[in-house]
Amino acid sequence: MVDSIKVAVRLRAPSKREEDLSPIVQVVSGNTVLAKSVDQRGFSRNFHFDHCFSSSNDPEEDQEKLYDSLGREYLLHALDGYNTCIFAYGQTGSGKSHTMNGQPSAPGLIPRLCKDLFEVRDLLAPTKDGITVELNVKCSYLEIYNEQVRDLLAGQDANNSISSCRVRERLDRTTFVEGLQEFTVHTVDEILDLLEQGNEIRVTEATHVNDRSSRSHAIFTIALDQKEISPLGQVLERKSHIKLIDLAGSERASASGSKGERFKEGSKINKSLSSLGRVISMLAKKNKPKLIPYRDSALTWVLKESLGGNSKTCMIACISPCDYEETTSTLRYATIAKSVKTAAHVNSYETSEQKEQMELMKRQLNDLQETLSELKDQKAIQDQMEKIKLTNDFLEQRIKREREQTVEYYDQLVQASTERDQLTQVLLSIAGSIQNSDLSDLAPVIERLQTDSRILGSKIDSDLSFCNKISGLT
Ligand SMILES: Nc1ncnc2c1ncn2[C@@H]1O[C@H](COP(=O)(O)OP(=O)(O)OP(=O)(O)O)[C@@H](O)[C@H]1O
Repeated sequence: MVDSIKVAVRLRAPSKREEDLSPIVQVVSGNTVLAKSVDQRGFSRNFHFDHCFSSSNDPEEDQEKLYDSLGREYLLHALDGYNTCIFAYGQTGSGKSHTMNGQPSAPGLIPRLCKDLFEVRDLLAPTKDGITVELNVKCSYLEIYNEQVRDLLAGQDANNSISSCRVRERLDRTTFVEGLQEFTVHTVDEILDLLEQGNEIRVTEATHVNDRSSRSHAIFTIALDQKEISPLGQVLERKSHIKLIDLAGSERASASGSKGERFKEGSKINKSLSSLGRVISMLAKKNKPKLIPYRDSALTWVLKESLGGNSKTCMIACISPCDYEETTSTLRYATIAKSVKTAAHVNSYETSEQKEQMELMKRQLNDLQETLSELKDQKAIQDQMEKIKLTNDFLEQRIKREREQTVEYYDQLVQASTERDQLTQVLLSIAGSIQNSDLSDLAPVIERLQTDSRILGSKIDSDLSFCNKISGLT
């Protein structure tokens, strides 16, 4: 998804030092800032952004408004699986640390986001479809001081020095900080303790402009690892991170009164911010050059992905009300940043666990199909057996019936045979009497009767022997 860097401007109220100065900039609507010219010609210019925030008398309410309008949106993007980045940019003393960290009485965007994150985590009960969501949170905290990347959570050695790390490039051209420690956190208190621990170590000094000026760029990263587990055990994994960055402020040595070590720090800060400006200008071009000078500073090298790659990024340009040069420079810079495009995408992965689950399910499906076809075969055999049994029953009934009929027929035949024998005797005696008398006219009739009786007799005999054979009564 092609995204533009979202740009918000935050104007702080005049400080005590600025009480006698007249403001040259004002927020005229939710997305417009008016910068008044300070020269004789009196030209004013409107700058338009995604959000513009002014300051009220209630810092806590202002902080909440800023978080609700911006911070939560980027937390939700991260929970959706997008890498996100919010960085506060602006001149020294313009309110970057106030915006990102704030104070206990008016917490800034980072502590609010951490609190919100754990509140959301606690709400991740299984959904109605039985999907369980596991959210693991890790965090790391680094600063870039004098072009050195230092782990703010690694602790200090005996000489109070902080371990430094190298920025490396992966094969896919993204960069990472080698050796940076990541801590798994389970509660909002744990993550806020680590934030506090890092803030205490981070280099800050008093300057003419700011009593507690950050002398380093600080990057607090929250890594989210979410697993959605379906009731069947399928796992969908989403990995994302939220980079929350409080940049050191650009400064004019004359205004900040920097000398010695402070001057050296200031020039390193300005150098890395110039390099950030150059990268942003190049990325904002319609025909952006193939070679973007990310390697020019540790800051741009660490932020390579957040500025021009896979990230939804937001810049909060902090401005002071009375410094025309610095404020208009920040507004111009912010205007250029609006044109920078990034290519954020959801970082979801088919985990190997899920692949294994899929394989297992495929195997189970095959087994089930085989069992089903076996059952089908058994059913066919059963059906066949049933048919055979029915046929058998039918045949048995028929045989029984035929046997009964045969016995009945046999009895009739036996009786007929007896009657035949008796009749034959009668006929023979009649025939004898007739031969002795002269009833020769009856001779053919008698002969025919004798023949019929023989034919009938032999039929009865053959039927009897057939009956005996089939009924087994012999
Ligand atoms: N919006 C604001 N409302 C109230 N106070 C603010 C606001 N912005 C900044 N301040 C106050 O102004 C002072 C300077 O702010 P902050 O330290 O945040 O500036 P900074 O941009 O981080 O400066 P540096 O770059 O020097 O670190 C602090 O005392 C801070 O509390």
